[in-house]
Amino acid sequence: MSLTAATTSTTGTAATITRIPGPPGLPLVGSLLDLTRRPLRTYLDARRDYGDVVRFAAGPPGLRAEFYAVFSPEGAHQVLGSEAANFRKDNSFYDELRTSLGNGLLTSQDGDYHRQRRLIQPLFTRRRVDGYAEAVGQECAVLADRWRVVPGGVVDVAEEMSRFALRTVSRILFGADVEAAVRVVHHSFPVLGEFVLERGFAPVKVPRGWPTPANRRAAGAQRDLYAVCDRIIAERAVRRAAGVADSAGPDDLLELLTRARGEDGERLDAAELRDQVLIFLLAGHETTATSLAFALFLLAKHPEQRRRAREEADAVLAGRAPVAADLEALPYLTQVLKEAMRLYPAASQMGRRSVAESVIDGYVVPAGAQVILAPWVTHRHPDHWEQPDRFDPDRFLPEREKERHRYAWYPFGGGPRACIGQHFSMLESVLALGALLRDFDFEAVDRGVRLGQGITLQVRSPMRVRLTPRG
Ligand code: HEM
Repeated sequence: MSLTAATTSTTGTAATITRIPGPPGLPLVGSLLDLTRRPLRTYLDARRDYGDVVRFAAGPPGLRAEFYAVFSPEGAHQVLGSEAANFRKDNSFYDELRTSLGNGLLTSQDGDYHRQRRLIQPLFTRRRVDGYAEAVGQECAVLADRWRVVPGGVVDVAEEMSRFALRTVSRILFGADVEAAVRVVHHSFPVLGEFVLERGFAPVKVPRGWPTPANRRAAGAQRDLYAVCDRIIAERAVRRAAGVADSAGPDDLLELLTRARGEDGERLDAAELRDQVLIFLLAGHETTATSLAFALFLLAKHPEQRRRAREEADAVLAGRAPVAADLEALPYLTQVLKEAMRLYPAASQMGRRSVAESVIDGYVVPAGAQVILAPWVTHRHPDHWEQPDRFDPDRFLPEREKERHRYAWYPFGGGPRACIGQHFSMLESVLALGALLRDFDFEAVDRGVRLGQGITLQVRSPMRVRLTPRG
């Protein structure tokens, strides 16, 4: 249903709508506050009220920035997949992200991007990723040892999973122990995330060099993160100079990047190396942590699904550390994780800018448009999901998955810029979920959580569960 009269015209054979409907917003700022303070609620309401393509205007009259949100699976397919070349990472969010986190694999484009992807891809082949399972198992054991002695047995799963995922990815990609940096990383990424989101929607941006409180906070967070990355790189250089072998192997990410040569035969300089480390610290830990935390929390709240998950974990992982081959033997846990990612996709929104005019779901989206995709909304789209708010891992039974549009569920994005860490993340999360369910009983202490939006989905209130060691 559309609340705004749409203007219809005919180009070629298909009828297209040139005036895209959307909320009027407030007289002075349009939809700016809704988009920055409660984007997910705003998108959900917009789809319900205006349909699958919605136009938002943000900012004061005369200075309004326009955004086009696309909610249908077919629209997501077009933007990320079939017409990916027309939708570039030139939008205001990626521009801001690039300024905050540098030109790494997530943010780069064109020649830089292709060189980086060729260089880094070998670390993410199936075989290579399967080799990371041992480190995942060891990190699970470290976590379980810590949990067994937690006073009162209550832990915050969002914090715990964040630490676990950060330790795991740093160990695998950088051969580094980041325990000392956990606090810095957890504080700094959310600060930068909010800053990027605010500026991404802002119709007029205060120059970053001006000493406003927001600029100063963001600059401080960036400095702290740079220091973490520089330390990781420096420690490796010291170990290399001393001839000490690394636990992550001789060709982990840091090693590949250090040896890499550009087209001109030059090495990556210190800043380029740091950009990649920073991007992988962000992309490789926050997202996996969120998915895993929600999977555990949902199971803690749903006894029947927990029982099924635990039976599977007990049958497959009894008395031993998980290995990569276990992934196939844990189909129910995989379903649980997919359902957690449906309800709480860590990349709950992503953006692009169109190069040329295109027609999406019958709407004409102009050239140069800022396009927003929101898995948060598509994953709850009532045309594609029955009772979308219900936690039901059986939605991901293979026969039911086959019937669904490929982009009805796309937590890892899609097309040529789909997530490089997808298989690693699934392996890590499913094995960790299995090992933790085998070792502990979980019961939710908090009933709900408050969510926020930064670069990724943020948990802004305690997410506690009570643990009881088993066996
Ligand atoms: C549940 C876990 C994860 C989720 C939900 C997730 C989500 C995503 C999404 C949606 C994109 C595409 C962004 C866009 O198109 O604008 C992406 C790209 C990317 N992800 Fe992930 N990710 C996860 C785990 C990981 C891990 C574990 C790593 C690395 C170890 C990683 C590294 C990256 C990188 C480097 C890119 C850019 C790839 C490219 O453009 O070639 N991600 N991720």
